[in-house]
Amino acid sequence: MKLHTALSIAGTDPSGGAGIMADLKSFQTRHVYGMAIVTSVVAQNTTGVHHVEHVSLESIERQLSDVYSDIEPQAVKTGMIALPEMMDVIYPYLNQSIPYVMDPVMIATSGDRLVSDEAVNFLKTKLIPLAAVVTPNRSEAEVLADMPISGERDIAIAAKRILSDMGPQVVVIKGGHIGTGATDYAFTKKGEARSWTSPKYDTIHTHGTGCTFSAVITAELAKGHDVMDAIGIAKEYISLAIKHNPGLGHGCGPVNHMAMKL
Ligand SMILES: Nc1ncnc2c1ncn2[C@@H]1O[C@H](COP(=O)(O)OP(=O)(O)O)[C@@H](O)[C@H]1O
Ligand SMILES: Cc1ncc(COP(=O)(O)OP(=O)(O)O)c(N)n1
Repeated sequence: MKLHTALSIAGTDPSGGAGIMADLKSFQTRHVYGMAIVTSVVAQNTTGVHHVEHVSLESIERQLSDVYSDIEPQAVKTGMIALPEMMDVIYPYLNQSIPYVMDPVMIATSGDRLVSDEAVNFLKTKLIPLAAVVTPNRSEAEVLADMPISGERDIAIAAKRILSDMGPQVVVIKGGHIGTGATDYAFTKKGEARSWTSPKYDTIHTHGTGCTFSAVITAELAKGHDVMDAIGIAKEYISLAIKHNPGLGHGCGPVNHMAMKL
């Protein structure tokens, strides 16, 4: 049986809700063969981030080389890349022939900062320009576009700034923290705009929603889906995953990666 392949380059979450663990679960439940390169080992759970240890640059390079020399991914996503030196190592492996989904992870829902200021500059100037899709949430879009965002008008202005200043093919501004609904907005370099709305669930169990959403987009791109179709599938997946969350942990719990049938 032939399987499509996808790679996540990100940090860990031993409690299984976010980071690489969420990415691999999302790839698996979309029937895509998942691979993973660890950038930082993060001690975190549903109550927050408690310790971070970065993997050495040599180890990141060796992991990348072992994957790319053996099983080439059909799509790749990056999540937490804490330091610009790590980005330097990863950058040569990203190229526009393999669809690249950049989740510009900066701060966890718990409020804990996950990447340095210098890394944010690197991702703006080097990584985002290579991306097929970049998926900021509200606060990430505010940092990237350098403006406050409070409604649909701001979202469109911020997205256009990100497209013109940083040059990704598509930007999706996720609406989990904007307004009273759960609407995500995509804008393309070619000038198309589209949005997806789901019910907004009244729950604190949204740990790892951003990782999961971008991982599903990556899985669908690995299968050869068009970007807009991939975003639509990711939206349905995350909506069901939140709705059927398992209520685990003592804080903001994880979503249910098995909620959507293939
Ligand atoms: N309470 C909610 N109900 C339904 N969908 C949600 C809810 N919170 C977030 N989402 C969806 O989850 C995805 C991740 O969004 P968001 O929470 O904004 O990102 P992040 O996890 O990066 O902060 C988006 O598709 C968003 O619309
Ligand atoms: C290792 C790691 N990467 C990313 C995040 C942030 O995940 P996200 O999907 O944005 O969900 P929240 O944690 O913000 O709920 C993370 N926590 N850990």
